[in-house]
Amino acid sequence: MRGLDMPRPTDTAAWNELSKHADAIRGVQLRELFAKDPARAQRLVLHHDDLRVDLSKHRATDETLRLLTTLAEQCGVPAMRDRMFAGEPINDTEGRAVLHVALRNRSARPIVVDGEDVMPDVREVLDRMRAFADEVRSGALRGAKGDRITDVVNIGIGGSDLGPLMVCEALSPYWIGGPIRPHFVSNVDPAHLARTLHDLRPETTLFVVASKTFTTQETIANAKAARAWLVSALGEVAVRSHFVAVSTNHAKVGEFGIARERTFGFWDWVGGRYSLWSAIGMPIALAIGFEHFEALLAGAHGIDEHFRTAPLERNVPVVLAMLGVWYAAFFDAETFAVLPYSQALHRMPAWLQQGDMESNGKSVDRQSKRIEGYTTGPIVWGEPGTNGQHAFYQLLHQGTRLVPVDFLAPLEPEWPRPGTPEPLASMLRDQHTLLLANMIAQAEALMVGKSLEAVTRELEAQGLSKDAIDRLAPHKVFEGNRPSTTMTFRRLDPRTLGALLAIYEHRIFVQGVIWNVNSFDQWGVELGKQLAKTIEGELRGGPSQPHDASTAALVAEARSVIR
Ligand SMILES: O=P(O)(O)OC[C@H]1O[C@](O)(CO)[C@@H](O)[C@@H]1O
Repeated sequence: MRGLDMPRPTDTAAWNELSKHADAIRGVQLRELFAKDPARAQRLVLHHDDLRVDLSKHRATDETLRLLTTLAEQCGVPAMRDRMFAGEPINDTEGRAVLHVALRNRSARPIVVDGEDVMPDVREVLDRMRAFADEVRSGALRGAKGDRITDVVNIGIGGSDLGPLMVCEALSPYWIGGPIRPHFVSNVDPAHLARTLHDLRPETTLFVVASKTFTTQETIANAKAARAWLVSALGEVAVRSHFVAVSTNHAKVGEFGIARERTFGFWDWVGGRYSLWSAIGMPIALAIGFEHFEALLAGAHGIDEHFRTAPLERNVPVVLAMLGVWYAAFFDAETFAVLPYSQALHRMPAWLQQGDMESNGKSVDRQSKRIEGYTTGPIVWGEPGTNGQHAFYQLLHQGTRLVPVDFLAPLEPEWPRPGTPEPLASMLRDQHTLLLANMIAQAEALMVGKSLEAVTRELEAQGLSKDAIDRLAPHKVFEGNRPSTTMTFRRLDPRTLGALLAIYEHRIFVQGVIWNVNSFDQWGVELGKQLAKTIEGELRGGPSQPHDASTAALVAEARSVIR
């Protein structure tokens, strides 16, 4: 192996063995595995702090897990992981290190890029974030007219939106009733900004313009409109007290009119979709307070240490990643569903979609060759339970496709909070019990299913005729044998959330290594951006450009109504 030339997974001995093993196991029912070996319910469980990761409902035996671990070794996962932590430029198409782990490094260990420890700079930005967040939250730092800041609007998109938005939603008990309400505007659709501003007052609103590049069309358009809204109410002079920027591009921030002391930087070794741990997390720190933001970092750091040091077969992100590879490679699984039984985590699937699909949605490998013979990143999707049950679980249970799922749930309810009066408090507790019952039942139903015999017996007991039973029974059969991971934890606090998110980040990393792709570039987003610029010019009355007939017709139609 030289440089970043990792082996193609299909060239390894382990892949070959796994392929044979998959043929042998395909007909095996999970029910049978449990009947033969009830101890798998204890043995196939991983723990990290209070996080319990139940892998026993996977179509996997000890031998499967052993072979998957061997595949991880043969594909060079440990070597690549160590290169990432060592600050090597493993994002080789952009010549960059990949160091979101440095952002949450709570140890004294230096992390070196190009011969320089990056930790002093990381700590300096964190200190500035702490000071700023504390001042805004305490009311020491006020708006242009002397009002307290009560609302923070983050303007950003993709990684400059999804991470902080998802975390703020997940940790709402830490800001509801507090000094700062967070809001997020991402879409270039003017409705997003206009609706958000509708209920806000310029005097009490702080804008955080978050953009790594500070050139992203949507963000700059929204930031300019927000600026106009503020200036029309409070005058140009108010911009300096009501705008801050988070970016790596200080020159562009300056052009926009945000001062250096109101700019929080980060570095090109932080990928957008991995950036919530950087100053991109500013709205989180403002909303929940810096000490809770630090707890989030600490939770993620705990997983970084686990990922770095735990043996592969007990390594939570590694094992989860390898099970994903298993289903994609040998069970034709095209998608992967994340189903949090927690309304607080309702934006987690959206965050993970970017993290996973922008990272591993690639068809060219690290040797610049078209990938043949295996598939890469799955389509990631999900909704919180129990909403999903009433929408798409039909397909999970009875569809023709295999969809591996992750169930996630806090065992303790987020509500009631202290002070919630009775009987509401006990009713809310009761609802949480219902929520958990549903999650556990769904995992059981997916695995156990319901046989034709059981359905027939039920219908007979209801007095249906033989004809009616023959017609109806097949529709009511659940094949079962559908795999799931169940992750439970005590409560959704910042530390646990940090750990959970870091698990998913490293899961993406490991899968990228196995599939031999660079998980840290995103060239696939460029073409659409480029074409949109051309079409924007045409829609604004510029000369027509050559297009296919369908595109030309759409441009003409849009032009006819745009004023
Ligand atoms: O933070 P920026 O530079 O505005 O980019 C926003 C998002 O746009 C992307 O480049 C994709 O278009 C993402 O990778 C990134 O998170």
